[in-house]
Amino acid sequence: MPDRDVAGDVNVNAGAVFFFLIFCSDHIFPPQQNSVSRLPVMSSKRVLTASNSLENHDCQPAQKKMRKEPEPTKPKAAATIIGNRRPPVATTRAPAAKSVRVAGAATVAAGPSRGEMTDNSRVCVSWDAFLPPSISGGGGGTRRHAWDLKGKVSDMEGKIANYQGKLKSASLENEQLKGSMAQKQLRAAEMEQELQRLRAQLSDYEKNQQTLLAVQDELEKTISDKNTIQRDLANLKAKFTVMETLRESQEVELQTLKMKLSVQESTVARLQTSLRDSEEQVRSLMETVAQQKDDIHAGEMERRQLHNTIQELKGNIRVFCRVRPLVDGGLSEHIQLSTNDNKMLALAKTEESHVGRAGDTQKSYNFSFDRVFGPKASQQEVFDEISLLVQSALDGYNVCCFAYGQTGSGKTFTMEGDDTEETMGVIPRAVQQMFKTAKRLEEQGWQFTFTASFVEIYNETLRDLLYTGKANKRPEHEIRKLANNDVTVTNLTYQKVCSEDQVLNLIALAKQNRSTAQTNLNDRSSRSHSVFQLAIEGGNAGRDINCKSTLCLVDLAGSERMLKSQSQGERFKEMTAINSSLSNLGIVITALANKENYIPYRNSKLTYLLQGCLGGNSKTLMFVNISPEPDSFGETLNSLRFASKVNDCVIGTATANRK
Ligand SMILES: Nc1ncnc2c1ncn2[C@@H]1O[C@H](COP(=O)(O)OP(=O)(O)OP(=O)(O)O)[C@@H](O)[C@H]1O
Repeated sequence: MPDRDVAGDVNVNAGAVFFFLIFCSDHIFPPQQNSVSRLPVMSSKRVLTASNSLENHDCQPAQKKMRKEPEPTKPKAAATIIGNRRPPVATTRAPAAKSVRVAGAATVAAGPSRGEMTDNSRVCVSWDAFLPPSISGGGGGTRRHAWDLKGKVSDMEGKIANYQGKLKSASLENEQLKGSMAQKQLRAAEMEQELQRLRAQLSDYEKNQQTLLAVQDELEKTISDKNTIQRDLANLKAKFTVMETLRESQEVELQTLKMKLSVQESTVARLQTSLRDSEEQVRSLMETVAQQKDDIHAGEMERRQLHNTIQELKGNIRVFCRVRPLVDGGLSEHIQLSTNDNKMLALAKTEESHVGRAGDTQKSYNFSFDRVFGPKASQQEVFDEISLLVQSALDGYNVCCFAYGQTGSGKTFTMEGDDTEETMGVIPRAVQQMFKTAKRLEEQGWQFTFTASFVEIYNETLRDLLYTGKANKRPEHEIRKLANNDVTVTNLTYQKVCSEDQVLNLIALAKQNRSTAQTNLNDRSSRSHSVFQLAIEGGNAGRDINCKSTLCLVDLAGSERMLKSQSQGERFKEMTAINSSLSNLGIVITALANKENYIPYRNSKLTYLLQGCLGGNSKTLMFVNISPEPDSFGETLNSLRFASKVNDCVIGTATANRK
């Protein structure tokens, strides 16, 4: 059955194409590859049309038939692998014949060429190439008659053979592609590995780069440090050079010093020998000095004894009279000084007679004192006479020196004097001598301490002249007698002094305090007693001797009589107080002279305060100051009478306060 055979051949050819396509889709473009498009599959509708019997018939007879057919026509290109564009229609296709396109003709997208096919390649295959010209309508073969089935079969077989050959070459090509793909895959895997390796290497490089950057930083820092160190090194080198120069100069100096030292050493050795000799001499001299010190001390003791004897012979109460000069420097006629000695003074007065001028009588009052100083006697002259008494104070005897006389007679001038070296009075001169003598006695091992106080007695009231506090807070003072018979004043300033200047400052302060208290209407300084006291404590540790005494220098208030001054009120009260204290002073001195059991020291503040400096254990000196003016005759006479009475007193023998 030729129809059936032809159909069977067609079916066989159609089935071969089908298998080829399946094969291509599975092998050339395997699904696992990530292709953008899959190979086209034959439409099921077309397959059913062309090969209904293909599935049920063996294709073997057709193949046998094909082998018998001579010279098959040259097949068209089974497939065209194109790029993105659709390939042009094969020129072999007959344009006149209307081709029957197989439904579902496949188009395979491929890369630019077969050799460079990648996953993204697309392959387009036209079905026309696989169909016989009778079916596809293409081909330029001879057109057979409808009844020439055999010829048609023969054409078909030729075509099949052609297709088989193409299939084989396609398979071959497929195998090559597979191999190529495998190589590519291998290559891709290798490249992936290479990429991984390069990435790892890159990572290593990056790490290395980081490390190198750190190293670079470190290196820069090191270089900076190095530069700093180099600079330091350069500085140090410069310093070293300076030091080296210094060292060299010092070495030279050292050598010089060594030479000097050796010279000095030999000098020292010589001096040491000399020193030993000197020490020997010093030792013998010290023995001599010690011997001489003993001699001096013995001499000093003897001097004191003789001095005291002289003082005793002179009397423990002595009275000096001092006549103030007139304003023009001369002397009034009524005061006559002895030209033979300087101990006599006469006060002359002419008394008018009742019977006429011729009957006038000259009355003279003669006085004798331990010493009379005329108007021209200097301050130094006066002090020379009492300096021995000041020495007695340092020897341990209480010494009291006071000035008595009417107002303006020169008491303050005698005791304090003026500010110049020439005119300064007894107090500053006594202080000067005291410190000078104390310094000299220090060489003999004596040490002295001096304590000064300055008090004013006004209207029987005590006032501290060294007070420096507020005027409205001045304390009150009381005289107290201590258990050791020392007299002290409560709340009084007792100022330790160690130099003449300190004492002079205190005297200046006392003057200031006195002047602030007086007014124009009330010349208070004339109506008050001022008492300067210097407590002296001496000790000779080497000979274990201590002594204690007080130098008391008093400027008494004016002694003018009450009648003359015709004082009233406050002035009367002042005069009463002054006269009371002065008369009590006379009474005390008289009682001492008469060696009475009771000495009324407490009758006045003055005698109570001077208690320690008056009496048996003291040496007393009274200045009686007189004014030369004729109208002061009466007061002068009064003062001289009082002084004479004191001068007549002989008060026991003074003993030094020594332990
Ligand atoms: N010997 C003297 N030589 C020179 N001037 C003297 C002498 N004596 C006293 N004068 C002067 O006489 C004046 C009165 O002396 P001073 O003040 O010493 O007297 P006074 O007795 O202390 O008086 P008052 O009792 O008022 O204190 C002073 O100006 C003083 O300088």
